[in-house]
Amino acid sequence: MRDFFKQYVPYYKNYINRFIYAFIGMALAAVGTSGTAYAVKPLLDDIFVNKDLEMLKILPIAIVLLYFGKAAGTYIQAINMAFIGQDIVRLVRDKLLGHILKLDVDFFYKKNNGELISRITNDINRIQSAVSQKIGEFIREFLTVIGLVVVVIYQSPELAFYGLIVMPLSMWPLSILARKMKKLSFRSQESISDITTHLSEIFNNIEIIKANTSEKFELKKFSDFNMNFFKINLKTVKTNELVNPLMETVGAIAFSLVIVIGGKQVIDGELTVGAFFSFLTALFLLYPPIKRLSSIFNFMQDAIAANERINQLLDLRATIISGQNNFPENIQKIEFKNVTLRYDEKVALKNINLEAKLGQKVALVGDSGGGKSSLVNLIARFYDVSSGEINIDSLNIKDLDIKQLKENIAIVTQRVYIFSDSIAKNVAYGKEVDEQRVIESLKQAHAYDFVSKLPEGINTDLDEFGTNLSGGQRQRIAIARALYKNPKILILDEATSALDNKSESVISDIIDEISKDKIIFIIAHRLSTIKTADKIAVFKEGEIIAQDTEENLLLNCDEYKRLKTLSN
Ligand SMILES: Nc1ncnc2c1ncn2[C@@H]1O[C@H](COP(=O)(O)OP(=O)(O)OP(=O)(O)O)[C@@H](O)[C@H]1O
Repeated sequence: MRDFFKQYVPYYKNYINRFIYAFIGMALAAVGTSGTAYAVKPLLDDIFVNKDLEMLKILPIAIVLLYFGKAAGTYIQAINMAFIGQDIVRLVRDKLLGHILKLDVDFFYKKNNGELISRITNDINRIQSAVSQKIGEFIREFLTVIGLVVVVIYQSPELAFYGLIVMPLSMWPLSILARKMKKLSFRSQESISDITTHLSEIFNNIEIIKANTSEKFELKKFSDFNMNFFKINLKTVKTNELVNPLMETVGAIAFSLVIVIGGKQVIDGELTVGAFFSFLTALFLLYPPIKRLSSIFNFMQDAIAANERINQLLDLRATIISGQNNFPENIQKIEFKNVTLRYDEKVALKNINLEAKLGQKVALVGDSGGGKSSLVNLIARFYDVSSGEINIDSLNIKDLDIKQLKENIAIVTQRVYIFSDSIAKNVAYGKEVDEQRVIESLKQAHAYDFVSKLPEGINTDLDEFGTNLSGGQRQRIAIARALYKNPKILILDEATSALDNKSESVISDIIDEISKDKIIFIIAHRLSTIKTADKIAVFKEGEIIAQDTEENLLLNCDEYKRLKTLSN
């Protein structure tokens, strides 16, 4: 628990004023509660026993004031602590996403979206009340306990000894329960993340589910996760609910001891009835705050478990680090030298040597799984080479500023990424919208014809999956986005696969046109797309087995001839 608060102390420093208000509120609430217990003594001794009329006037007013103080204090504490908690959670959420976004692409391939969403939403929500309400409540209850203990000791130190001695004894079973709660919390959080993961899988794959009528199958899988979550939650309730009976039993033992000893003292005239009842009231009032303290303790276990899961993410570091050198202004070539790439154990690229010069179009062809996408992913530093090097002019890409590198590369893949925003913002993605340039890029991508017919033209909103567009239209938007960026290096990874022959050939012409001041890599299965490539590299099982013009390959490379026959 100490580590938990240590982590959040730096945040607390920004809220000193709010803490002061909250603390005043807590103190007011604690004084209110203890004062009420103390008031039992004048009620019994002065009003009932001594028949003091003056006290009869003062005491009701004092009690109203005490209760008002308690109510106002609780309110002040609650709103100030809630502010602190909500604000810290907002900052942690920003920090977590900021951190996650910096991690390697590989991390996102391996992690499931649902799990990440669960961390950023569910897990962070779980720490919210711990860093706000719960510490507020903890301090308030703690102060209340101290106030009441003072009253108890003041009224009768001897009785207090018997009344309070039992308390530490109850701590041992409570700490066992707390440990169990922490384990259960961890399991519960993993279980909710399974649920989110599965839900995201269902909604992302809804078409395939519908096409296979596998709704029942998916529901069954979901129900299993859901049942598991239910069982864990039930165990949590069972553990948590043990706290009350345990505390009540301990309380009853303390109560009996007090009756035996206190009763004797009253009978012997050593203690007034008022003092005894005031003592007893304070002892009774002690019970709820102690109970709340222990349930806060259990609640904290949940928050700590969530925090550990968040920290696991915050501890991850990106392995792809930016270099210091500026991206060359007039780039002349990219060179792969003896490049090998391994994904864990799997060798995806072996000993690749390839050069692409400014103004060239280099096509990568070969069977599926040959390593074509892996090669272009290396240029964008989605991955780093396992051995060998990639140089842009004479600079190793690892030494280049990664932001500048990415600003100079545009990638269009078969999978099109559309953001829920207007067409213009999708095309100018991440940059200022220059309407003229957007229209120009859309025209080049052969997309302006259909966009201009939409009711709001380039300002038409697209949804996240671009469902209001056809597959080919989406792909054209993606091509327009790459052209808008006007990159030095353009990568087209099956970028025209969803287009009809006519559009594809128009776009191929445009690519030919813009290729003068760029280096272009084209991956295509339809070999008609790459007829005009300056160089075609033929991939087989992670190696480049030939690289030449189409004309020469058709003469000398059997593998290319085979691919060409397949593609016709
Ligand atoms: N992120 C990854 N993690 C692990 N293995 C991968 C990863 N990406 C690709 N691979 C593996 O590396 C090999 C090369 O894959 P790659 O996607 O580069 O081939 P490709 O030639 O582009 O195939 P396709 O034409 O089907 O797109 C394949 O065996 C693939 O399973």
